[in-house]
Amino acid sequence: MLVERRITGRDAAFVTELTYGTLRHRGTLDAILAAGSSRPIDKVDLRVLQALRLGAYQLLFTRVPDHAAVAGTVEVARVALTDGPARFVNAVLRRVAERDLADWLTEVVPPLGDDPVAHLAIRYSHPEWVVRAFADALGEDVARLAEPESETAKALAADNERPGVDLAARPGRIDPLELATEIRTELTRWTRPPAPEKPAEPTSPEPGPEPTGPEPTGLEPGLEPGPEPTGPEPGPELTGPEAPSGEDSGPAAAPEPENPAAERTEPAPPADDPSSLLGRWSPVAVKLPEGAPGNIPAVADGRAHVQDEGSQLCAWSLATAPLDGPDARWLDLCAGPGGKAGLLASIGVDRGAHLTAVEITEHRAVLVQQAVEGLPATVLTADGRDVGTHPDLPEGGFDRVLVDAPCTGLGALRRRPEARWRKEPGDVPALAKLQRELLVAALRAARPGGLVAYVTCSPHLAETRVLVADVCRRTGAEPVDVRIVPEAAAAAELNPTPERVSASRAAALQLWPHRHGTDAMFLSLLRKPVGRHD
Ligand SMILES: C[S@@+](CC[C@H](N)C(=O)[O-])C[C@H]1O[C@@H](n2cnc3c(N)ncnc32)[C@H](O)[C@@H]1O
Repeated sequence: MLVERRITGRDAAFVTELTYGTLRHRGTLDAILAAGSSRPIDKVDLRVLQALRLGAYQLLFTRVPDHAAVAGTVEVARVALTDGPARFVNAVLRRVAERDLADWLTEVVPPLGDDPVAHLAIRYSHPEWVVRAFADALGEDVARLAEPESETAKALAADNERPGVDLAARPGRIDPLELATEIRTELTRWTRPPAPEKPAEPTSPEPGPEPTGPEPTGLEPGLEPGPEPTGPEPGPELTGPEAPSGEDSGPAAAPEPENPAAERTEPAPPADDPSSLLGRWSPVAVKLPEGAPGNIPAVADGRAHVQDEGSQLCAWSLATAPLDGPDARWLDLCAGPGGKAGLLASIGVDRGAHLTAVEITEHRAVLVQQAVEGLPATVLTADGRDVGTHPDLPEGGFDRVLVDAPCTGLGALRRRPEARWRKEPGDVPALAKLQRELLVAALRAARPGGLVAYVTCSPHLAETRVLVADVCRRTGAEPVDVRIVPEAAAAAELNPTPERVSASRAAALQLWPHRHGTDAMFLSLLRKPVGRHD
């Protein structure tokens, strides 16, 4: 819409900040608006409610002056709606403006000890079922949640932080340090002397936003093709906004400033220190501290692509886990839009491996094709469950198989602020069924002794550990401790006991934004038993 409406520069930064911030904090805002409104807010017209949320967000989460936040929002309501709703918006926002956020939280958030789940849900703006799912995955019961400083609270808070942008330096095309040097050079080129005054302000008439978080850049960094469709005909409500050309393309909703230099007011980090940009977990990860990925030459010409470091680590782990016997036939059973396929195929070049990438949705298969351009890979538009019946998906035909299954995407909520309000607990059983079928198909596709990586961008136990344990029990697949991959072992090290040491839990890796700075990816490695059939 920014492109469509030709909103650029600081206005784009303001709109982006407002939109993403309001979506992230919607749960908290609604609780406050409910307390400040004379009418139940679920009876309020949705467009009026949206105006109220935008106004309340400015009042409580940014340093936009109160009078500007109220006047600007009332004006929007008057133009987009009519005088009546505008008067209502005015009355409610004036009430909201009477107190600051801390004050409102004291009123609307139930005491932690009384109802910890409701407390965390309102305080950190997540649906209660997501709070419970995180707590379950982190091994925290209600009693622990009722204590201050629970890990669940940290995980929820991390979802409200603006995520960074990670790039993957494609092996064989660019060395990570070379990419980091290129980024440093670009940042230096973009830098101009610091402006004397305050950070980004919109050119619109109302005084500028001064968000409490990091300075808005006009970019919502790190958007990846996150939460995934559920099935063969993924509906738009489940796919969510997509990056236009897969993970390679960088931020989807991110308006690229026409001139990035115009957005910068701070000096770039020292140009002689590229190694500080190297990732922590993935050997090919490089951080992009600011700016649009598309402006980095290596991204523009396909030597690197945008991909969360956790996502990179999962693909890396499958590609590098020790494997006896033949190792030239690799399979990605759920490849769209192609981030992991691009990385796997790049790693495969030097290893003499060929990747078959399967994607059920045609337009996503096109994205996969773009992601593996020039690499040893074949893209099939097919159902991954057709292993054994599809001529190019023979049973036992692959040495390494990735199932990056469609999931709730609860592990990528920081990148998709609206997703937490679209997902429902009712989505889980259908997804788990599909995930189970895909994992079983992956095991059929693997040759005896071959490796299968089961990956989700969700920490929900029903989509992760419970599901994998169930499939192992039914098929005889053997869990392989992910710590056989040194980089995965380093990440697992950060997970506290008992998660790290207990036999049943040690095999898999659960990443977390608050622990690892990555999306909450889950990785399990399985070995197809020799001499057994599914
Ligand atoms: C989590 S995404 C994969 C992300 C991808 N691996 C990456 O790194 O870019 C899951 C993908 O599986 C696809 N999918 C869903 N059901 C499928 C099926 N039965 N067979 C193959 N692909 C399927 C979805 O369309 C979606 O693109």
